[in-house]
Amino acid sequence: MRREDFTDVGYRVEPGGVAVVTIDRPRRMNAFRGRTVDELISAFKYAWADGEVAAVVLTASGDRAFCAGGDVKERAETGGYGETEWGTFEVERLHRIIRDIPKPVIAAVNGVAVGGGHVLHVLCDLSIAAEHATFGQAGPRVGSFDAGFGSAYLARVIGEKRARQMWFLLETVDAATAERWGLVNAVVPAGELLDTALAWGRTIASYSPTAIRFLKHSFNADSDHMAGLSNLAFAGLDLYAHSEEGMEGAKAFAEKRPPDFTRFRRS
Ligand SMILES: CC(C)(COP(=O)(O)OP(=O)(O)OC[C@H]1O[C@@H](n2cnc3c(N)ncnc32)[C@H](O)[C@@H]1OP(=O)(O)O)[C@@H](O)C(=O)NCCC(=O)NCCSC(=O)c1cc(O)c2ccccc2c1O
Repeated sequence: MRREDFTDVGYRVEPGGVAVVTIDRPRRMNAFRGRTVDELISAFKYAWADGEVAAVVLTASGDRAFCAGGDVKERAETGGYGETEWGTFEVERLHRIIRDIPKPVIAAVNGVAVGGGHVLHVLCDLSIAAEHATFGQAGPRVGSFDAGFGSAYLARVIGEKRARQMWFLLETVDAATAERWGLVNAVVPAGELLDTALAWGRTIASYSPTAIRFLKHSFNADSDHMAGLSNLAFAGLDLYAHSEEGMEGAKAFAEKRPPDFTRFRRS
């Protein structure tokens, strides 16, 4: 998709070789629909192809949310995430391009990062949080799960116990705790977030791009088997999300009521 046609995502290149990709759906807490994912993938392709770009900052509009994951209202209304360029919802491809682009990606987390939005920052090479940012998973409440990078790589980053705590209790983690857990690299005042991310990007841009490229691939190599796990997980999610149990979670969110999963318990 051409960037002139973007509606959900902003893309610009700042002086010093840093591309800034901005999720721009603040009225939905920057939740993504299919089109948003298509545009994010295209934005990362622009950054990949541009020889002037040495690092990418991923952030979002406003100060409330980085990304609230999949657009649950869209899903509750239509059963899916809306129209896409190829008719497919390409979140897995987005995960892959954040990992595969041979330039470091820095998440500038400007608010809530939850569900699939939390997974996006986890996949970034570096994360900087605003002091008010919060972090969490939501899938088991709204009829979803990310049992690929969203669970396995999260456990790699913060450890098994904490990853299980995030997915099983769905508690919100504040920025100070996130830093203590190693979930983010730094916490800064909200007014300094973007400048800090740009400064980190420019620092990276001052180093050898070939060395940085090899290092990123090297860091990825040991966890790349999780891509296979991710294929399995998203195939399962596709079946589950459309099921009665999966849809109960999405409908409950849209109707502003607690979900009732009791009838789906099994031995
Ligand atoms: C994000 C919140 C914690 C914020 O809570 P807060 O109290 O600050 O604000 P509100 O709840 O009043 O929200 C303001 C406004 O935004 C709307 N909104 C919030 N999140 C979403 C969302 N995800 N989708 C659509 N709209 C959203 C909210 O309804 C309000 O609108 P009003 O009109 O009422 O003003 C809290 O809002 C929250 O917990 N949100 C839901 C988080 C969530 O469940 N996310 C989805 C998880 S599942 C997922 O991300 C996912 C990812 C994938 O990659 C998938 C891939 C393939 C299939 C499925 C996938 C999938 O489901």
